[in-house]
Amino acid sequence: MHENSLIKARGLSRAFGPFLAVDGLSLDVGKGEVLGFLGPNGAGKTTSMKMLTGFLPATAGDVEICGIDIKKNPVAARRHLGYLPEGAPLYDDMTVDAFLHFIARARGLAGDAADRACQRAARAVNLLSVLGQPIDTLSKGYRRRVGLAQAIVHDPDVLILDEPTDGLDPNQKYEVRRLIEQMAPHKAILISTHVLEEVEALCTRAVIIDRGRIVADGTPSELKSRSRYHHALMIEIDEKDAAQSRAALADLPGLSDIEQLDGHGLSRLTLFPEKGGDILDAARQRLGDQGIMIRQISLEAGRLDDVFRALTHNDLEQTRISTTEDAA
Ligand SMILES: Nc1ncnc2c1ncn2[C@@H]1O[C@H](COP(=O)(O)OP(=O)(O)OP(=O)(O)O)[C@@H](O)[C@H]1O
Repeated sequence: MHENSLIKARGLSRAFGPFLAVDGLSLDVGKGEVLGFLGPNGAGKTTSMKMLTGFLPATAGDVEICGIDIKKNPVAARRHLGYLPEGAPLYDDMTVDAFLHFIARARGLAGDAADRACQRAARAVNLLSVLGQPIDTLSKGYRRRVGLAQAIVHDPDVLILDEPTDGLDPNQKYEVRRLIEQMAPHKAILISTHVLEEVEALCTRAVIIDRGRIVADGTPSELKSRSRYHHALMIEIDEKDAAQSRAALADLPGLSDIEQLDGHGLSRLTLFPEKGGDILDAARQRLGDQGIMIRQISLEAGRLDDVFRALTHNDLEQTRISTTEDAA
């Protein structure tokens, strides 16, 4: 994969004064890959993306876009690159069409080629109906789409999108995800997001970053298999049967723990097997013997949010740690 990587970063770091916001980040993204960049607020995602696109100089490390060093040859590298920055700065008093033409010109396109490129980009993100409208009269969702259109106007090989669906309504989110899916086979795409369902739906790989460092890198299924819910057995029964069910399952061979969640007259029991254990048939048999009606039964693939929480720190946690330290 490394020979074909269109985005290549090695040992990328960025300090702000004494604070190390990104600490030795290395990654490769190949053609056809959509890499999800995940991490809590302040983990270093935006800072990393700014360094990958050459908008922020790295304190240390190297970036190559399509094999071109972004530090040594920024103009040539950026020709292959489309970037949607966080809260995309746009020229508010321009119309959408004028803005896209302005970007096209900056990308070296002129005449018919520029017209065609602007039309294609505007069509791809459903902007054709507002082409003549000044950008400052557009809703947040439309402005985000203008940001996306400017990123793809020159049909780049590499797309780096900072929270592309942020601020969009569910329909617009769906449209943007579809657009990314359509472009994916021909490009290397890196997106940052806080929406974990988006990662499962869209990304071929995900990297979790915490405090400037990569703490996980794998396909969504690989990451989910690191969750404690991987291979857990979920059984849904009527709430009135919960106590009897738990008693029947309590000494099931191979069972290490049970969680219970009640609501709307139903109880959801999650049974955690001992490592590598298979308790599905035995659990079903025990409940059957007791005449308990099973509403639903399934094996879990694992939960991305659970892995995310286990691997990252959050502000609340930091507050708690410092309070404990203060008290000590
Ligand atoms: N110009 C700057 N000067 C000082 N500190 C900065 C600067 N830019 C970013 N930081 C700090 O670097 C850290 C990483 O910020 P960054 O914006 O990359 O995080 P992020 O993962 O994108 O967060 P979010 O999910 O909130 O967008 C934060 O602690 C932030 O305050």
